[in-house]
Amino acid sequence: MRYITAGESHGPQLTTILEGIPAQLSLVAEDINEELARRQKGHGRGRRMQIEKDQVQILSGVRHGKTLGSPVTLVVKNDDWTHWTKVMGIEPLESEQDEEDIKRKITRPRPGHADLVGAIKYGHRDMRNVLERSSARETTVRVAAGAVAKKLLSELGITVAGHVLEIGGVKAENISYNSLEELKERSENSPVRCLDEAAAQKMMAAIDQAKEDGDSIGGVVEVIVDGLPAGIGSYTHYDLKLDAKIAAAIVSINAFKGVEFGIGFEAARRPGSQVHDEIIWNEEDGYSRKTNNLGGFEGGMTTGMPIVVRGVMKPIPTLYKPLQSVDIDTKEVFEASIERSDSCAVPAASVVAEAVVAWEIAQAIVDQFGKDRIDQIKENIASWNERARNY
Ligand SMILES: Cc1cc2nc3c(=O)[nH]c(=O)nc-3n(C[C@H](O)[C@H](O)[C@H](O)COP(=O)(O)O)c2cc1C
Ligand SMILES: C=C(O[C@@H]1CC(C(=O)O)=C[C@@H](OP(=O)(O)O)[C@H]1O)C(=O)O
Repeated sequence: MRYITAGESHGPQLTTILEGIPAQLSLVAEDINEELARRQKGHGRGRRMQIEKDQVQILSGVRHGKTLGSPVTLVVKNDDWTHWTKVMGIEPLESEQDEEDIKRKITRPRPGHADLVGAIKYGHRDMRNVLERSSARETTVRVAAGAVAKKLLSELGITVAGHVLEIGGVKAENISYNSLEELKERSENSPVRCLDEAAAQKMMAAIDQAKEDGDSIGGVVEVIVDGLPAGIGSYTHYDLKLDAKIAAAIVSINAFKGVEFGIGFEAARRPGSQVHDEIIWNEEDGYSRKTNNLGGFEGGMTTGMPIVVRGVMKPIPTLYKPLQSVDIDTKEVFEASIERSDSCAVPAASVVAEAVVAWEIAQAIVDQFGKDRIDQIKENIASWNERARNY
């Protein structure tokens, strides 16, 4: 399975083409729209999210609600496009009047965004040519792709769920849950996707304060995947290690700067006896572990325990509060470039994190258990699990 995305933030639409989705998977637009709506929510989002009502169009690869095995094309229109038809026009500008009509060039890079380095790299004098594609608007179609992966995984009894652990230094303390279904419901009902209601209130206050101060804040999200067979991925080559692929996918999300599995960086401070997960076996369940400190991975392969992966998101770069930068035309120092912006997008990013993790796992499963049909994958996993249980 692979996918490509295309589209600018204020262009007409975002597109993704998914190749290698097995045939016979039930798929309707609503499966994807639910995930798109989840990504749009969350305290701290800016005005753009009031303009957009993300809805997918499935344009190929599905017939009468089932995948065909052929490439699946998904499109999400940008409702904001109607305000940008001139600025984002495809045709060359014809006259100076046209140039007058479109907005001023962007020559003042925002520290922390892709503006300056992207302009130097691609030779753009108008940094709109960078920000249009570096914008996290692109995560819309990554969530659409992830929704298809999640649908595939749910057919195989695999659940993916995410939530927010920390925003602006406020940490969730009480995050115990009995099942992933409960986790999903509780995070869905929280305006910041946090299981600890008291912490959620403090997180919202921190977001409001950051907004009032013209500042922004980041945080930490967690994704859990349950129902996995042991042995997905491989230790035999660096680019077959599934934990490495998931780490890359998390850090590929705009503004994500770090990743950890299980107890993560805490492992540096504990002796091995308090890190490695002791192995147990019984007739009914086969092999299992007493703990899950390593977050579901050994040797780049799933252990059969839930995958627990966290990612850290830095604060949003666009600030109303002045930060020093340099105008690339005049080389004059200036302070602050004011654009409409989110003040915190950590809750939305947790939905993106679920999507990218779901994609990597679905891809690894298809690689290992069969690429053609969903029923074949199911059969192969059932016999694999049986063999692993008695191994
Ligand atoms: C869901 C989401 C929403 C975001 N919204 C904004 C925003 O409104 N303004 C902004 O400057 N950056 C926003 N970002 C972050 C930038 O896209 C990101 O910092 C930029 O692409 C530079 O990439 P890097 O931070 O990974 O180096 C958002 C990120 C995510 C995941
Ligand atoms: C559009 C989305 O996020 C955008 C991500 C983003 C950025 O710089 O990453 C900047 C903002 O765009 P705009 O300047 O149009 O307000 C966000 O709204 C979205 O998440 O769908």
